[in-house]
Amino acid sequence: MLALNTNLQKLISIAQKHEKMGIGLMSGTSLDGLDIALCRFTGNGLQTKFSLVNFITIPYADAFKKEVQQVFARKETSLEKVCLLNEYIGSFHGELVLQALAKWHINPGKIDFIASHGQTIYHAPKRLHNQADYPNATLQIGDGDHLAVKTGIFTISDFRQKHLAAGGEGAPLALYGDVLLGGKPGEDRILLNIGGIANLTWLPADGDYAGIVCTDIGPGNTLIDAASRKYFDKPYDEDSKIAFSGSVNEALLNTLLDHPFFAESAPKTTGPELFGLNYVEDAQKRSATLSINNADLVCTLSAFTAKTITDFILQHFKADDIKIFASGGGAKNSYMIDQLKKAMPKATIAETGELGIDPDAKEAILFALLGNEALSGEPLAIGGNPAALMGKFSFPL
Ligand SMILES: Nc1ncnc2c1ncn2[C@@H]1O[C@H](COP(=O)(O)OP(=O)(O)OP(=O)(O)O)[C@@H](O)[C@H]1O
Ligand SMILES: CC(=O)N[C@H]1[C@@H]2OC[C@@H](O2)[C@@H](O)[C@@H]1O[C@H](C)C(=O)O
Repeated sequence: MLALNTNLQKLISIAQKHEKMGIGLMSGTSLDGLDIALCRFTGNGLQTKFSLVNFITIPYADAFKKEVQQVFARKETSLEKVCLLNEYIGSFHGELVLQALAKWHINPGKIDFIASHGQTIYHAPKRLHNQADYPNATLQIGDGDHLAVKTGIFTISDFRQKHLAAGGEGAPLALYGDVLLGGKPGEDRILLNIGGIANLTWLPADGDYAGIVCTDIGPGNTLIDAASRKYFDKPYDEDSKIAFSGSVNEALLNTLLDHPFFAESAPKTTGPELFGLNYVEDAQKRSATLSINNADLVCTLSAFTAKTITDFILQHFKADDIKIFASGGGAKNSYMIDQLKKAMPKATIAETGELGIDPDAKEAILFALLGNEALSGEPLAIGGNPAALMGKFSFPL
């Protein structure tokens, strides 16, 4: 019998280590920057113990954002640009990992693996593309081989494809980490992430995996960010200053809420492909509100986003004394959090920090955890979600 080659030998020795140092990378739909979470793991599955050793978000320069925006969530774009960005982002993310490690005075040789989400550029579940002969689809770019070669660190990437292949929509993958890190027997909990798109995981008190729900809800910050960019030349509505300066236009709000996605049963996924400025302009036309002022528009979009979240929670779970743990940049949007508190006065709304999960780092931690599972876990069956180990392996050489 031939011996295993060096890559496979090394991979097996990493998989068998009791304690692993893994870096999770998340570049979300908000395109604000690369989240880098260095985690220490012991065990796997329900025995997983993790600690966050270091975390940084390295903001993207405007020039880079503009490049990605040329292809992001666009039905038609330059295929050449997609091809170039796939390589560029892999290599660029590798450089950012090296920068973070240098800042933390950590030798790359001490890291066992990188788990990289990549950059979503198009998300097309069947419910969106509506083409009977095509399956659910999603595309993340930033090739893992570039990360592995640039950093010398074994890399796991492209997690969403296995989820699709096993029957899912490719998202939300938060489910697996939320269940392993966020559940508490005897307590109904919602882990709510308000990123570009808002999603949640419902963890019932009885701990029954069949009752767990993890789904996208609708827009998170994406519409507020887009309107802030277009009408105020600001990347987002910092501390909700614009929303607080405007008022809600009820006609527009009701028209925005009038979309079949909100009535579809969970789990379901969406993205800026549907919830973009075109969606808003169309609703403005339908409600004859094209001439409302810009602050009222941002305020109405913030109210819309908050209402889709509260409507979903109130319709699906008993929200009386429920505990909600929020994460993502939208948890800092005080206008939206105020709306959530008003609509669900008996619920407790805290941040995932109370669970020992830094709310800004949460998604990057979840990908590090998926990497840990890919190495030493077993597929986890939760409700009707695909039981699959996700991620593709890339070796430095
Ligand atoms: N102080 C603040 N006030 C209001 N909004 C904020 C604040 N800080 C961050 N945000 C919002 O959070 C966004 C970034 O959120 P986050 O990093 O969670 O998104 P993401 O990871 O790209 O999203 P996704 O989970 O959809 O992939 C910003 O674009 C902004 O809308
Ligand atoms: C296709 C894609 O990138 N989806 C993201 C996006 O951002 C939030 C929401 O939409 C979620 O479904 C998902 O990310 C998180 C990390 C997830 O998979 O759980």
